[in-house]
Amino acid sequence: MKPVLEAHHITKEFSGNVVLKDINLVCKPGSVLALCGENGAGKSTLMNIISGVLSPSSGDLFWLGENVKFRNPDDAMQRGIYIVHQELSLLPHLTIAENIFLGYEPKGKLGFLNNRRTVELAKEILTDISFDLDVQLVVSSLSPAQQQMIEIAKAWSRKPKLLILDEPTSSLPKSEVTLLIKMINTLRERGVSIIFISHRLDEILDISDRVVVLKDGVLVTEKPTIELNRDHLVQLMVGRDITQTFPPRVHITGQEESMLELKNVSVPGKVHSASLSVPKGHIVGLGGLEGQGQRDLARAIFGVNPFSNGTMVVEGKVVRVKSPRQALRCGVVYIPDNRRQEGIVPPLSVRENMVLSTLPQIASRGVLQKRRERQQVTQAIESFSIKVHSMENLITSLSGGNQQKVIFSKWLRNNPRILVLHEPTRGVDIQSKVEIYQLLRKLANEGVGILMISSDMMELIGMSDRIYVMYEGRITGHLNGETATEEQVMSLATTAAKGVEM
Ligand SMILES: Nc1ncnc2c1ncn2[C@@H]1O[C@H](COP(=O)(O)OP(=O)(O)OP(=O)(O)O)[C@@H](O)[C@H]1O
Repeated sequence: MKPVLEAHHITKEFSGNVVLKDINLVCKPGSVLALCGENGAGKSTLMNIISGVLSPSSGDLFWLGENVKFRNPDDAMQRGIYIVHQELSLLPHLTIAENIFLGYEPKGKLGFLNNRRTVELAKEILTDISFDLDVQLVVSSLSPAQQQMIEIAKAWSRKPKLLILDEPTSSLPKSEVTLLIKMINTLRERGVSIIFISHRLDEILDISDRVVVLKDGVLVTEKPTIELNRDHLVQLMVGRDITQTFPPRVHITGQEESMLELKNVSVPGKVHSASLSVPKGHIVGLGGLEGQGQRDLARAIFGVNPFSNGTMVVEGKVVRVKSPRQALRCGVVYIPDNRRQEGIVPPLSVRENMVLSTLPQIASRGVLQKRRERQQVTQAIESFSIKVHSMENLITSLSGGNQQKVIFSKWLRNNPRILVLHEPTRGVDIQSKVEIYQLLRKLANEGVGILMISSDMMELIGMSDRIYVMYEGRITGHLNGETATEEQVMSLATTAAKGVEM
C-alpha cells in the first residue's frame, strides 16, 4: 500500500545541538507505528516536524508522494495530519459537542451557529467510533480516559489520514486503556495511519504493527512488532537488559513506628472516613481506579484542601495541616501527578526550577551558598540522569519526561520525612522508572514513610509493602504488598466491601 507520509533524512538542530539525525520513516494507511525511546530521545520533536509545528533543519517530508513543506500545524492539518498531544487541549466548561467542533462549528443558513446540528454531528462522530457518551455533557465532568477519547473523537471529526497520538495512555489506568485501544483499532480498520508514542511497552507490543526506536536522536531500530518481545524492546531502548525492575523489599523487624496515620478523615463529597497508616521505612501503596478520591486525600494531607473531620497524626503528634507550608514544616512533601502543569515555572531555567521550593533559604545567603546550590543541581542532574545541556537552559526546552525528573528532584530537596507521591513514573522512560524505584526504596530504607498513589498495577504491587485501595472515596481494604495479586486489588477497586485484609 502507498505510504501516506515518508520522512527522508530528517535532521533537527536547536542552537547547534543536534537532536534528530538523519531520520527516515514510512507511515502506511491502516497501520499503527509505535514510536518509542527514552526521555529526550527526540520523539516529540520528530512528531512536531511531521505535524508542522517545527521545520526540519534538513531533510524532506513526502505526503502521498508529494514533497511538502508545512508552514504551520494548520497547513499539516489541511492535508490530514492531526496530532493529539500529551496535554489535553479541551475546554473544561464546554460540552463534548462544543469541544469537538471548536473553531469548526456547523453554521445554519444565515451563518449562525447551529447548536442542534453540532449535537447531531457530534453524536454521529462518537457512534462512528463506537464511543457511547452523551455529547451534551460538560467536559469537566468526564474522567481523564473519557477526555482523552474526546480528543481523539475531535481528531476523527477532521477526517485525518495520519493521526499522531503522543502518549495517549500515560494518564490512564489500565482498565481504561482497553477502551482506548479499542478506539485505536477502530481507526486503524478505517484506514487511518497511526503513530503511537508510548513508554508502556506492553501496549506498544499489543497495539502496533511496526516499532521504531529512537535513541539520542538516531533511529536505531525499525521492525515488525511480531519480531519483538518485551525484553528485546527494553534492550533496544536502553542498550542493556533490565532484569530487575523493582528493588527488593527490606523486612523491618521489631515494633512498627508510624510516620503518618489518618483516622476517619473526610473531605466533603470526596473522601469518606478514611483510615490508613504509613509506617517508618515502608512504601505504602494507594491503589484503585482513577478518580476515587486518591487525589483529594493526598491534597488534604498536604494541606491544599484540608480534611473536614478526622485526625491526622504525624510521627506520633496530632496535627492540623491547613496549608502546604504547614505540611512542609511537618516534614510532609507531596509530588502531584500533573507535575508539568502544577510543578514547572516555564520562564525559568532548569536550575531556577530546581531550587525554587527552597529559594528563601538560598536567597538570603551569599556566593558560597550559590556555589553549593550549583553543586546540588549538578548532582541532581546526574543522579536523575536528566538530559540537559546546561542547567541554565530554559526548563521548557527539556523533553516532557526530563521536565518531570526536574520537578521530582526539586521536591526531594526538601528532605521529606513523609513523602506522598501521585503516579511517580507517569511519562517517564523505563530506565528512569527503575532509577525512581531505587530512589524510593533508598529513601524508605533511610526511614522516610512513603505513600504512593498509583494506577499502574505492576508498580503498585511491585513496590508497596502494604496496599490500600480506594473506591468512591472510601478505603475498601488493605493487602500485604508482597502477596497481593492484581485480582485482589481489582476486586477491592470495584466493590464497596470494607475492612478486608488478605
Ligand atoms: N525548543 C527546544 N529548544 C532546545 N532544545 C529542545 C527543544 N525542544 C526539544 N529540545 C531537546 O530535544 C531533545 C529531544 O526532546 P523531545 O521532546 O523530542 O524528546 P522525547 O523523546 O519526546 O522525550 P519524552 O519521552 O521525555 O517526552 C531533548 O534533549 C530536548 O531537550
